[in-house]
Amino acid sequence: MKPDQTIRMPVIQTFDNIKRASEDLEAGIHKKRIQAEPTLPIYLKFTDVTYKVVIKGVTSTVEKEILNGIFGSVNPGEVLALMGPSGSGKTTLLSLLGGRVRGSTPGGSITYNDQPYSKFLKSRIGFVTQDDVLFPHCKVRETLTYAALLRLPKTLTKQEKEKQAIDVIDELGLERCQDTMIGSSFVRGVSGGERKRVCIGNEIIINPSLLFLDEPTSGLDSTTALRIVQILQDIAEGGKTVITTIHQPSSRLFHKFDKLILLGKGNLLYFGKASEAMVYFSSIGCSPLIAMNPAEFLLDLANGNINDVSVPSELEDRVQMGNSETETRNGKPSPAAVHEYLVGAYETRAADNEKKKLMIPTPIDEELKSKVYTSKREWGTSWWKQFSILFCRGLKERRHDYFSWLRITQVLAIAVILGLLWWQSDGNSPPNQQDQAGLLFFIAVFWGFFPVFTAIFTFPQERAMLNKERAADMYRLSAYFVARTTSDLPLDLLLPSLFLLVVYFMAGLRKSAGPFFLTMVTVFLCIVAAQGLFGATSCKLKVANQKEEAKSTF
Ligand SMILES: Nc1ncnc2c1ncn2[C@@H]1O[C@H](COP(=O)(O)OP(=O)(O)OP(=O)(O)O)[C@@H](O)[C@H]1O
Repeated sequence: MKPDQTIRMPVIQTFDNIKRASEDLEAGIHKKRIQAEPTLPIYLKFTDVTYKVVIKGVTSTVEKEILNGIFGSVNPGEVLALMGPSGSGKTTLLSLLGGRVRGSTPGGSITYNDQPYSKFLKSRIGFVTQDDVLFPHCKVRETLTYAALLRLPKTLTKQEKEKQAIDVIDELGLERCQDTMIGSSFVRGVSGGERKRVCIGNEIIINPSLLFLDEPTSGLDSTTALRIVQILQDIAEGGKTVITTIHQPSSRLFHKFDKLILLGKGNLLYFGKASEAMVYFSSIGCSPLIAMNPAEFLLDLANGNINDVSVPSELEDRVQMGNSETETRNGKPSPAAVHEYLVGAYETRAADNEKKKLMIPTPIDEELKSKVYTSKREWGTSWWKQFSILFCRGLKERRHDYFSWLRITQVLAIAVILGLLWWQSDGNSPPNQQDQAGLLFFIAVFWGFFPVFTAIFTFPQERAMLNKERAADMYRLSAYFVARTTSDLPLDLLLPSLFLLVVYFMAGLRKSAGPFFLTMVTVFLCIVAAQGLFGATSCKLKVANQKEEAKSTF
């Protein structure tokens, strides 16, 4: 799709016309046509983006500048790569562009079809985070099916949504591992590359207009990385706008990007076509002296390392002037001097030209612009369906934790100890009745706190998932709260029942059946209350996050 092509009509999603073809000979795998169906085109532009955070110390408060005057644009059909050394601000910029920044308010302007960010965009944006946030015990197919059921529009039937999940599995080449668990550091599951593809699948399943990816190739071998970038290119070819951060791409990978932003310490060192980056740097006097991967060369420059790179005469002059701050021990310009030179060179030689291009209005009609600006949220499915899907998913995921041998042994061991301490206690005489009352009190207190502690420890694991899914408007918070609270109950009640059964027979509580059953009811109520408390806490934290998010989103 050409950037200057005028688009007249918004295209409606149909989700049934994905075409598969061509072979990816390069990566040696069968490649299909990814997400070829039409979508709402989104032109993303950003100018003078600045971002600062306030770091509160014990004695003082410091303001740290993370991004300074970043600009750029990316059109449907293009892949924009954000490159730079570690800590240069790639993730921050990506999060700002994807409307996912919390905390301080960013400066500058970010527009989508010339309109500011709106809630409507949440359902049109796919965001693949750096960390793979997935449920470890869910299988690949289950993970994608749940995403399809929750995120795809109401107009599709359940079967169509499930088919869409299977299509995505085919498209991403995940057929072989579709019945494998995702896994975690404790549970063996799919490989790192497969997990990354599941994360991408989770996002492309909605056929997003804008796809953001934070280091999708980190930790992968070059063939798998190439395959992932090839997938991104295919997605972009379907009319989507793709923005990805990337650490150290191979030269083959580098040439697959349409546009490039090179960052250094939060400043812009280059924005433009990736294929023209080397020409630009040679025009400012920086060229590799030996054959080098362009990405490696650019990262070296952004780090201020100019070994095996020609030194621009302007920089050399500064060194010869004998300024110790700009010179290293071997007589070469210091990294700080190189950085300063690169920032200045881009500002004076290229920035104005690029900024002028950004001022040109996006060539799309008003209908498309206004569509982006609607503040109406679009839920994929009704409240009840959200609840039932989340209920089933919760039940499936957490049964592994609940029925771990460690937990069963823990509960049974405590039951046996109690049974031995109160072994066949006779509840006929008043002192013994007091004894049994003590036991019943202990049981109620134990089961009042046990689920609370469980909830406290499981919450941090779920929080990342809740944040990720709510950021994409996958479901309502109330549906999550009710499903989370109720899906734990059947599991929560099984272990206490086992526990109580053991204590009942060992401690000879048959004679005090009345108080015993009263205790059971109390135990179950305690568990319900603990679950409710957990849900309320999670919702409170989530709402607090959302308030922060609302403050910082512009
Ligand atoms: N909320 C924050 N508070 C303090 N410092 C922050 C905050 N957010 C980002 N930073 C700092 O801003 C800088 C840029 O961070 P960012 O994560 O964007 O870098 P990056 O280029 O994505 O790095 P990497 O490639 O290692 O992921 C880092 O020095 C980071 O420590």
